Amino acid sequence: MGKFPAPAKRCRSGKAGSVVTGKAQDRREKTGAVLHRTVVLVGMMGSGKSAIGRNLAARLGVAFLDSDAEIEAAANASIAEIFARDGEAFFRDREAEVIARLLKSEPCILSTGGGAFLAERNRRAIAQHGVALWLDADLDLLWDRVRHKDTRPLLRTPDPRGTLARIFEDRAPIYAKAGLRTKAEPEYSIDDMTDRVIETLAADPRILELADDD
Ligand SMILES: Nc1ncnc2c1ncn2[C@@H]1O[C@H](COP(=O)(O)OP(=O)(O)O)[C@@H](O)[C@H]1O
Ligand SMILES: O=C(O)C1=C[C@@H](OP(=O)(O)O)[C@@H](O)[C@H](O)C1
Ligand SMILES: [Mg+2]
Repeated sequence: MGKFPAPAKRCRSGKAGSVVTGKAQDRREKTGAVLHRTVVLVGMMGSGKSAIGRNLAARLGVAFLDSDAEIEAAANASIAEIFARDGEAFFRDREAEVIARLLKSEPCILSTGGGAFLAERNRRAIAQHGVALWLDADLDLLWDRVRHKDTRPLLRTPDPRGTLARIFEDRAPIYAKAGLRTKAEPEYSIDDMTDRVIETLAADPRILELADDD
């Protein structure tokens, strides 16, 4: 299947008369897309926030930021080390600081850690400066993606699948507060899922405009 941005049939109407200048104009010329709001990817561990976020940013020609990566770089330690050494509450405070800071950038793709959207302070900041998009994957798919990695401290329990299931159940109603949602399917490649996300974003030209193919 063809890759966004580019296809003429996917262009949005409603952008007539919108003025695009400077960097945004350069970006439209290079990628055929103009992102107007920072897109904050939220969802469970393994839903693909980091992998899809990186690919999405490259496709749209905007910066990719990942709050976990920023925290790790600032602390010069892995997420697991930070949890073990300083505790989860410390991590959550750093996470809120980093998200508030990154939201001040020009429109970009910001992938968060799976717990970030639970905090009211983060949801408020995200709504103010960007738009939240929930990568909605079901439990079997999540488990399939996280089971081989031991980088997620919350899953270091005697029954990690059961833990993931409980976390999923608790959090799903909160992720559902995100303004946008894209459903993940096991048969999607990273590019396929990125296409779905771009479709979701381009449904609102105030978020993403795709250029006409002429
Ligand atoms: N279609 C897909 N969408 C998202 N991730 C995928 C897909 N197919 C395979 N993966 C892999 O699943 C994992 C998802 O993990 P990650 O991106 O770290 O998620 P998160 O940041 O939400 O925890 C990555 O290793 C990614 O390469
Ligand atoms: O769900 C969570 O609470 C967490 C998810 C992780 O990020 P990913 O969702 O990118 O794996 C990371 O922030 C930390 O291990 C806590
Ligand atoms: Mg991640």
